[in-house]
Amino acid sequence: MSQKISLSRYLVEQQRVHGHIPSELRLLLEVVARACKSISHAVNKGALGGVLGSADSENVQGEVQKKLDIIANEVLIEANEWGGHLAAMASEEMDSIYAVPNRYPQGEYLLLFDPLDGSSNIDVNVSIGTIFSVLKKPNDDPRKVEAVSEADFLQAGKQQVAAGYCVYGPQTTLVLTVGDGVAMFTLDREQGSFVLTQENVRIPEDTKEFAINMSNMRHWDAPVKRYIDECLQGKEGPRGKDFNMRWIASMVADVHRILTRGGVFMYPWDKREPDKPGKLRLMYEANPMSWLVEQAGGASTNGRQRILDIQPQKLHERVSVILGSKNEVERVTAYHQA
Ligand SMILES: O=P(O)(O)OC[C@H]1O[C@](O)(COP(=O)(O)O)[C@@H](O)[C@@H]1O
Ligand SMILES: [Mg+2]
Ligand SMILES: [Mg+2]
Repeated sequence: MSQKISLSRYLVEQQRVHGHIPSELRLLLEVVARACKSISHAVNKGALGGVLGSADSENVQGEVQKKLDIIANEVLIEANEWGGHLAAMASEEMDSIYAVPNRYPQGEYLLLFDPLDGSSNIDVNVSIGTIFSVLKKPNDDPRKVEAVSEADFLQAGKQQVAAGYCVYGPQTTLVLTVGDGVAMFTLDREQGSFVLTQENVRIPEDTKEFAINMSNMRHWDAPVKRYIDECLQGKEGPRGKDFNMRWIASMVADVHRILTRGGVFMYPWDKREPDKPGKLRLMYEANPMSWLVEQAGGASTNGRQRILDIQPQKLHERVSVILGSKNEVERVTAYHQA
């Protein structure tokens, strides 16, 4: 790429040249990107900035919060509450929705986020990230300021109008879709801006790499056991090829690898908590990642159906996730139907 294209310019082109997004959504995404930049600075300071360690509190899902979970959540809320185009926000770290203060006309978008993904990696200096998803507030009538409710958020992932993540690793990279493929932007710290570094991201349809937390093997269901067992048999088994394994324990980093070189990522239902459909969150993790993966030519299911078709019943709903290279995801999904 000879000429540097900033995220702002890319978004302006998506709005004016391609007509893919309205100006309100463009501005909203710029605010989210600014918030990610400031989270990236906090992550980089680490122990020097006093951001490591636990916060002595629990979130709505009963998970112990890290200081950075809370800081990242506050940064996103503060940046967006006066952004002008949001009606409300929902976060993995908040019990219920956060309606932005009433104004006229009311904002038409809903923003959902996992402010800090991969919390167990914060203190050990391994890649972490922020995942976000944007929905339109249903039945919006700009002349009417009406209360936003949790029910407004309960839309299937296929209704998303933008989705992305920012991974804080050796580089800080923001990955975005507005329904026109996937683009990656790397933070240029000297310029202070995100610069387009890859467009039309494509996930290879086949792969020899899987990502799953193997320590849970004894708790898995038969189709997942069968798939992994066949991978582990390598060249001598039914797949006729050797597989490699990676598990970073930050979904953002695992998905980033898959968008970069292919692979299949799984966090399936398991017997430890049989009443929970899975560990990952549908609205803050699975939906945005599934849309990105599909936009890059991959696939994403819960083993039985396309994740983007799931009608959520509650804000903090969990889901089983199988995503990445198309042919592998279709194989695992077929094993669930066999
Ligand atoms: O520690 P485990 O069970 O392998 O789980 C790892 C998974 O949990 C998560 O960290 C959950 O995200 P949070 O850190 O936002 O709670 C995923 O990013 C990751 O894929
Ligand atoms: Mg997460
Ligand atoms: Mg989180």
